[in-house]
Amino acid sequence: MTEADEHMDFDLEVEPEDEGQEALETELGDPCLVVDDLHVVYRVIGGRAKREAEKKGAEIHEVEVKVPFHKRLLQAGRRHVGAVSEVHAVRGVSFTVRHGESVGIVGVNGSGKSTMLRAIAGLMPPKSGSVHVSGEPSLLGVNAALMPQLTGERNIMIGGLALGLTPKQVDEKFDEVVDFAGIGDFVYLPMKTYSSGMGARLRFAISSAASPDILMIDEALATGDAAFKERSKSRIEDVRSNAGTVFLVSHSISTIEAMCTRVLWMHQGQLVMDGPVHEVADAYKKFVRAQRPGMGPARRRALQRKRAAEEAAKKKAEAAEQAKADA
Ligand SMILES: Nc1ncnc2c1ncn2[C@@H]1O[C@H](COP(=O)(O)OP(=O)(O)OP(=O)(O)O)[C@@H](O)[C@H]1O
Repeated sequence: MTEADEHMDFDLEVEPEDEGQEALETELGDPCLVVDDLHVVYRVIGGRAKREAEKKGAEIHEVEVKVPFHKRLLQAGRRHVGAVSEVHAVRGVSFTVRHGESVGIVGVNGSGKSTMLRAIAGLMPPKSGSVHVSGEPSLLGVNAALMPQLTGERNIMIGGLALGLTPKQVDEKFDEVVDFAGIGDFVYLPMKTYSSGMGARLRFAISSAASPDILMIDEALATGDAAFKERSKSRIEDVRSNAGTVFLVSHSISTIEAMCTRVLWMHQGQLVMDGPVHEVADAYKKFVRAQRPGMGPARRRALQRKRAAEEAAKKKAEAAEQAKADA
């Protein structure tokens, strides 16, 4: 497997449960989100972080940090921690989204998809430009409020409160959240004992329970089985039919095609295409195929083996999870 393949970690296969599925067209309302010339920059310290970002194709600048005289005096004799660099993760992105839209975001690894969602959710300050939102965006992960050392039960309460529900409303939704996440009695154990799939499913269940105005889902649907995906799809349709908006980042293009009406394609922090789902998905598929021109039978088999091993590991983890839940 080449490094290029690792950076092109997305799936052009049609997942069986996505076959023939299309997102419902709903009547669109007024704009609920305006992203205007958004730039987001990370500061990284030290050579290793810089190399990691470079490997992902990020645009990086060395930064000259002026340390005030009193700090230099205080720091005298301390270990040098390395140069500061800036990773320009989102570069001048602008778009408008209306109530009721379901927007997919595609792009190769490191193209800035997650960073943009974090900026829309208010978790990353923009370097310049602006994000105007009407309503409360809920990034899957309940705005990162969940705490691994606490039980799922406590986290449902904390996450629900973070999303603006009252304690009574959280209590009323408790069973529904647990059922949706499919975690059974695990809800009474600390979240750090959960598999990553269980954690992601619980976060999705909590963040969508509050019927948010803007629901943002970053790769969570990849962690569930077909039944979970089906439940998620109908939850997404519920949010949209209440005039909410959904953002979905996924490496599975068939999931995007099944659940979204519009797609934003990001590359190296910029928006390269924004349009109806099939138009952008087709262009993106062509781009992906063109990036892998030399994929002969041996590399294709290696990729298939990798997928099969991942699938087997996922099934094994699910079976173990089920066995624990049944015990
Ligand atoms: N915490 C961070 N500190 C420094 N650089 C970061 C950080 N998070 C992301 N980056 C860099 O910002 C750029 C955009 O990353 P981001 O995770 O937003 O891309 P992505 O499209 O979501 O990638 P993926 O598909 O792999 O999740 C990348 O170059 C990445 O290395």
